[in-house]
Amino acid sequence: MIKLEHVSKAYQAGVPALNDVNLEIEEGEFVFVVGDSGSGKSTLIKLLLKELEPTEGTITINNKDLKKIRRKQIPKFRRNIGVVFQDFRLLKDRNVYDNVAFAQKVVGETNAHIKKRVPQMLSMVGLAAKYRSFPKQLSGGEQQRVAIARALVNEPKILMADEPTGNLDNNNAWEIMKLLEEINEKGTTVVVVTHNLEIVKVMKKRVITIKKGVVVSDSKDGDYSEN
Ligand SMILES: Nc1ncnc2c1ncn2[C@@H]1O[C@H](COP(=O)(O)OP(=O)(O)OP(=O)(O)O)[C@@H](O)[C@H]1O
Repeated sequence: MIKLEHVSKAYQAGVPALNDVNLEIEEGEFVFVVGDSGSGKSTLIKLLLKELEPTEGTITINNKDLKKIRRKQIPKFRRNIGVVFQDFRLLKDRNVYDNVAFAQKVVGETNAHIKKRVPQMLSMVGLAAKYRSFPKQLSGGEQQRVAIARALVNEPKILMADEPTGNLDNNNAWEIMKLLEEINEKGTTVVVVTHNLEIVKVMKKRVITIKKGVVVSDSKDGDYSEN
């Protein structure tokens, strides 16, 4: 489903942020990506979203070579990938319902579909009762749930989360990770960049460790490279 072949990215000549990365993620997998600050994790996510172009190598998602996607086709390509970030990135002047509905409006869904779909998504993330609240009236964990509902409302095959628990306390972090696990169990491929090694250890999923732009370990069952 996601394949990187000899992928390198250098922002400046000679200093690769990613260096000859080879990876394959199958449909339905749950994968953690870990590594020190500056190791290249966010660069990897940006390459997968085609926000950046690799300096070398080939990235294939759903059998499509990202190099061959034209600028005009990028919005359609990104519909296949939901994304959540550490800082939630909700629209502050819109309520919970409208934040999720907005993602459907921009892709041209009908009002009838939106009215049916948004409450389903809010129930899935446990926020059905708060659909009228504004982001500032919600806890960090609740805001991240809204962001997850928004990321999934158009039914992408892949969900990418870049430090989704970075702004949350331990309880909320666990709840968000459990929610991501449930989403994965329903069939979505989930890729999570995180610093939270405690959670990574306990969840026993595949873990890809990046160090200075190089994949230094790729293991099952929650093992990661410490150095
Ligand atoms: N826009 C940019 N221009 C130049 N260098 C950059 C740019 N973005 C990232 N880098 C460099 O590329 C390397 C990898 O950065 P990246 O943000 O991918 O790391 P990260 O693993 O996501 O770090 P963190 O955990 O702190 O978010 C770092 O050395 C960083 O300084």
